[in-house]
Amino acid sequence: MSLLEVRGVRKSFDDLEVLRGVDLDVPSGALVAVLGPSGCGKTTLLRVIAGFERAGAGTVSVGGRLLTAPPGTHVAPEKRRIAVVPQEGALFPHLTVADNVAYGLRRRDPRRGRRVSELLELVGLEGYERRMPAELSGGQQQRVALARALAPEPQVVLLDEPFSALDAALRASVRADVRAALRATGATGFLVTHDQEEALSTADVVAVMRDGVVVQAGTPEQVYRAPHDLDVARFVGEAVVLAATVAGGVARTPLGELRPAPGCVDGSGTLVVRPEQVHLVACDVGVPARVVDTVFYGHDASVLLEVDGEGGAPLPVLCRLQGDLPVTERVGLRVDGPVSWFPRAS
Ligand SMILES: Nc1ncnc2c1ncn2[C@@H]1O[C@H](COP(=O)(O)OP(=O)(O)OP(=O)(O)O)[C@@H](O)[C@H]1O
Repeated sequence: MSLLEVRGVRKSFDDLEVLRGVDLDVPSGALVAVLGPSGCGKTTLLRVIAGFERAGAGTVSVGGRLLTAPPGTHVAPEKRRIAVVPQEGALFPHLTVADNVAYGLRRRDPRRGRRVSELLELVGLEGYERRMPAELSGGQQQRVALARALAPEPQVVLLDEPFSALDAALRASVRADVRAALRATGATGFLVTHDQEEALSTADVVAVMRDGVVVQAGTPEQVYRAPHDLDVARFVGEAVVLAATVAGGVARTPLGELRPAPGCVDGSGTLVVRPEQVHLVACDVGVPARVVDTVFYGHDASVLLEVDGEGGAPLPVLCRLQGDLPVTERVGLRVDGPVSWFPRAS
């Protein structure tokens, strides 16, 4: 069942309509990543849910409790049972870690000390009670910010690009710990990001926003493998995009015969192939291709190929490779599995 429900939310700043009817359902205990390009309205949506901004229309409710329903209903942010973790922790610099975490707890609560220790343990910082924020790394500060957010047992935790200031290796580990901490407490998470890899790897639900609306919400697999439209396909991962005509469920393309998912509509339109669907095979059995560049990442590698496209124009194709990098310039390629298909609207 949905815990967080957003229905038809609109928000304008003067003449600029930033949210144009946002609908979103987040199941209880799930983590949703709201993914979209800069300026599409992600942070504004977060601020409306937090109660920092008043919506012009629509509703926000949590656990069936109506929080926003203009013109009459606007529950104050501190009464929403919603916590916010901002981009950079925004810890109180003059308070110890323990006092930062305890900030949202009642002063006279006899369990205060124990609760702070529990929360610090949850975010992997047991024993850090007496440290000052300035003595912590960026990743540790974000963990403390999360512990502080979780302290008053919110129903929903809103995270606004909380990992953006961290370096890549740290980001992955803090991300995993944040996800584990949210799961352990049962809080429902709402993560704003413009990083598709972060959204796909961290969230239970990915909501792709564009121009003030959610264009698709689904599991990471659904959004990646069955994107709602070409822009979503391009936004959530690398793609080879081909103009094509499908007849009898098959398209003849410069990458060979490609098949969209069964039941697709024949006609002309656009096909999307993901790099991991492209496999290198012997020259004489695959589509002839030329290796243009290779990039080694350790666990795998990217190979940029070129095949002859329409009218002989070079068509770049990216593929992932485990094992040895090709040393030859000429290879063959084969595309496996159903490709995404967007017929042109007639
Ligand atoms: N308080 C405000 N007053 C006027 N315009 C605003 C205000 N807040 C946001 N905007 C505008 O609303 C639009 C959406 O901003 P928002 O911060 O929600 O986007 P975003 O998707 O979070 O972008 P980013 O990824 O860059 O943070 C932008 O054009 C921004 O300039």
